Amino acid sequence: MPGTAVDVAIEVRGLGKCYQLYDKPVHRMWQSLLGGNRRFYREFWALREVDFEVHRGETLGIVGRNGAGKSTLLQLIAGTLKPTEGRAGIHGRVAALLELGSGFNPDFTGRQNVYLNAAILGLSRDEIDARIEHILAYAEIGDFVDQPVRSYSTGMVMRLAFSVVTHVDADILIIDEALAVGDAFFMQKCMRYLREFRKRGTMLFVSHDGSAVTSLCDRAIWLEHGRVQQIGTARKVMEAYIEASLVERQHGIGAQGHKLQERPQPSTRRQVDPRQELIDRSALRNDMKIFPFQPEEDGFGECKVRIVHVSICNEQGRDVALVLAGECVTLRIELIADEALDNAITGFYVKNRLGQLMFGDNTAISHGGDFAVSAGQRFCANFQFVMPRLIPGEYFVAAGVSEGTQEQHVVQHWLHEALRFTAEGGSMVAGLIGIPMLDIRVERLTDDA
Ligand SMILES: Nc1ncnc2c1ncn2[C@@H]1O[C@H](COP(=O)(O)OP(=O)(O)OP(=O)(O)O)[C@@H](O)[C@H]1O
Repeated sequence: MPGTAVDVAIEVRGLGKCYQLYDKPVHRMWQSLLGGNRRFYREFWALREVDFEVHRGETLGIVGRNGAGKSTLLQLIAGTLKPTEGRAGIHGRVAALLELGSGFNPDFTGRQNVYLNAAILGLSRDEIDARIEHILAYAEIGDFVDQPVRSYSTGMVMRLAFSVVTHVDADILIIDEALAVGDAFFMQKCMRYLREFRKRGTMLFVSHDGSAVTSLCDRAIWLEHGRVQQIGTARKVMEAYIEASLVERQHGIGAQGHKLQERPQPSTRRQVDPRQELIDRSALRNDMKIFPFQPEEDGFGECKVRIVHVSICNEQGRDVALVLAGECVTLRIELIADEALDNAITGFYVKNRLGQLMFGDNTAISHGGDFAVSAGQRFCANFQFVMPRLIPGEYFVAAGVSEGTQEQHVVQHWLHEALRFTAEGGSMVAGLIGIPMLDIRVERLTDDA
């Protein structure tokens, strides 16, 4: 029964945070000396009259533009900030990833900080002893574990903080997505963890990114100037939020300058969108920079067959480093069989920086469950498609090979991040991918009035 103490993980009632703003430093001194009934400051409510609850097992997203009060809300709930009015109650073991490195002492080493933070988050000394090596390994900071944290890059601090959060058996996670900057590979790892966590725990997730909220969250809150503008299902709230943002942005499209790169060989391009020429000569051109195949992990699977190379090729079959949206390309996955297989199915999908799947395919249908390979054989799978338009940002291609059928198979080799590419420019304002149009026309159905 929602609303009972048992089912409620986070309860926020009439929550507000007010800051006193002084126009000049001296006003602060006057306030403390002469204060009394006189005010030398202006009040600024960063958050006011916020009411909601999060049920156990629910993931709630918080969206809103810069300065809307999202971080303030998280800090009040996590208890790192004191409210001016109202209260925020938490029922469960909470772990928060807020301001970068906020829980770290810069003079302590990574290892010492793990002990400090894990203890604050409720682990006993014995529990930390048992987990410390896992925590440090998960953070992937190598020999830096015994260096003071002040010598870490922001990416390393973030890795260590995230690693602690994932190892403290929290049942409520509070995550500020804006912190997940830096290493895109680690970001993928974080998102995989968060997707797993939401199956068993409660999560509060702040994001600027609407698609992240729709894909990760059950419900969402939209904050505007410190107040709740809307609360409801993630889809409904995001629709309203995006609509409002679009109205605001409609005059800005194409206004910003965009540095054009040299286009690839014209012959490698098959035009499908009638606007392509126009788009390519404008700020709306959407370039994808493809990085070489250098997976950071060995991947997983039985490994009777292994992926040895993944690339994006032009129509001449050559690996390319730059692709334009609308161009016809081939994603090529090369493999080697260490043992014979009755049927190998090779596939891929493209995912964004949050790990959301954009599109993908496999060879199951095209090869009718009949692609046997012998030991020692090399083979490749080619997927030819028209590159869609993509929102600027970082993308990954996951590649995999399985033995069996579409329904029942054993993964032989899977690389979560086989290939990395970035998208720049473009005209996308909403949605995850833009499909190049084959034809666009408007027609008058009646004569002039
Ligand atoms: N210590 C402070 N003193 C005065 N104003 C503050 C203080 N901390 C935050 N604010 C103000 O409170 C408002 C809400 O800030 P908050 O950081 O919560 O917004 P946000 O939605 O998280 O923004 P962003 O998306 O940019 O991180 C902002 O206008 C900010 O300038």
